[in-house]
Amino acid sequence: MGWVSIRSCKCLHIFIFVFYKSMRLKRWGQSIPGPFPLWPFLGNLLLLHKLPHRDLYNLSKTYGDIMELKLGSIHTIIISSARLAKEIFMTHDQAFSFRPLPTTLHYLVYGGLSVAWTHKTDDYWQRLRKMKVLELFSPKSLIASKHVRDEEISSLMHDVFEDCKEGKPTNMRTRLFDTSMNMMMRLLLGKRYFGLKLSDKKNDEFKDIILKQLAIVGIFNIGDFVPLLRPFDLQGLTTQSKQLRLKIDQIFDEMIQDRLKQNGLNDSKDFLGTMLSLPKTYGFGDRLGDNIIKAILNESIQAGTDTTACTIEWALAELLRHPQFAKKAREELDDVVGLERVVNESDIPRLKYLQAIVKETFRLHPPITLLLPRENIEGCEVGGYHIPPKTRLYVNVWAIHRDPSIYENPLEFNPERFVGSNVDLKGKDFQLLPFGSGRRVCPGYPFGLTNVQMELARFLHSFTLSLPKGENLQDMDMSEVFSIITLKAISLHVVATPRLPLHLYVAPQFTICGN
Ligand code: HEM
Repeated sequence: MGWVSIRSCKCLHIFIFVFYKSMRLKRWGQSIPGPFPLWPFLGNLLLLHKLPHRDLYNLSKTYGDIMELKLGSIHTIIISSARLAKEIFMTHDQAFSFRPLPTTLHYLVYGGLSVAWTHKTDDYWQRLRKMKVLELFSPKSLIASKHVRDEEISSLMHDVFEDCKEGKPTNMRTRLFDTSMNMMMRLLLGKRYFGLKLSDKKNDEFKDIILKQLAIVGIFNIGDFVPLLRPFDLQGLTTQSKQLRLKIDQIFDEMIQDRLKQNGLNDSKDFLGTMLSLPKTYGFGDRLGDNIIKAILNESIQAGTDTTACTIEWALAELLRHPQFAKKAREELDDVVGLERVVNESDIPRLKYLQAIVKETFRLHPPITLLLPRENIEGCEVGGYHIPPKTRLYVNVWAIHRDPSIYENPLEFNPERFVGSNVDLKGKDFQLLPFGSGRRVCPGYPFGLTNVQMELARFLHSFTLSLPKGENLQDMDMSEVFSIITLKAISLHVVATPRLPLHLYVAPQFTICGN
């Protein structure tokens, strides 16, 4: 009896193997290496756990730098080498320009009306992206918004100084997050909302909604991969995002109406004012639709805040563990800036060591480990394999950044590797892609990078940093949590000691209301 069951079991396996092979061959031409999609409906989904970028990195060691996975019903390829990333972004960028929209985001970005989540790189996407780039991130716009960055970073330094005066460690996560949020809010809506001394009901409600949506946007929704399960909303994500959308709608509608009632829209210096007053310039007729405005506002909040804050938190954590690099960065700062003034954005080009630290942080801790998902509109050939249309693509930059054939001792934090190197972060050096590459490369790159460099420079120049009493560097937790942004699992707390004259820590006079 036992033998019969073993024999029938073997037959079943052979049958499944032949069936599967023939399916793959039929679908893929020459089949792409990848693990066997064992489970009906789920395929390879169970191979991915809490940190999918690490699971995929480990799988790539067995299956190679291009591998096929069946994630639920979705045929997916994972790219894990700079060589194939280059092929994708240089040769097949147009083919892979489609952006699949997760269900949660469907509600939060109005069915994909924003730059990041518009499916196609069509005329609509181009005009929207152009408006965003020119009005927020062009060199001219960056100069115009410099005072916002300067004031917010000075406010951050002041708050850390106050923590130090009160003898308490600073919770870096909260401080950095509030700073990023306030910068973004001022650019978009001309107002500060986070970390304010005085509480205000409307502000608090807005903040609460933003925090709630940031908490759910990156959660992997099983219904997106297994359509059979979608109606059950097992994780409650669809329900939550629908509820949040209603609240967001209400708040943004009120903001838009208030702004329309005001005279002199053209004088509004924020992005909401621009979107309401300049639609013709970007080919949107007399009035940009409210849903488009709301989608753009919400996307910018999602994309432009945690990304920056989490990178600075990782950088500070690494520098605490490697004080020799922090020391070198301070020596450079003292040399270039001196001790009688604070760092200015114009100092950055001369702060080469600081730039190397930032690159090394982006290498080891890219905030968006798998980039944003893409799909190919048309069939193409990658790495010698035929890829049929509608194949999902993830580029595992976390894995590429750890490739030992490119980086010596890739798991070590060592900024020296970038000293004197020409590799930059613009998406043309395929071994370092924290902002992505190709036509869907991050448009917020100049703003995000400047903020990371400036906040880090100001921290290192203004303070020496140590861990709170009772904590030691050996035990410092460097684990991650995966979401749309991969954050440090345990937020960093530090004790900061000032190293500049005291008048350089005074609170700034904000040039807007809400402080
Ligand atoms: C440290 C800061 C940042 C990092 C590391 C980062 C990273 C990324 C990455 C990896 C992508 C996907 C690129 C691809 O698919 O190839 C992306 C796209 C995008 N990012 Fe950023 N980002 C940052 C800051 C910002 C800021 C400040 C904004 C603006 C408010 C922004 C807005 C966007 C948008 C709109 C897209 C979608 C572009 C498109 O699909 O056309 N990002 N970002």
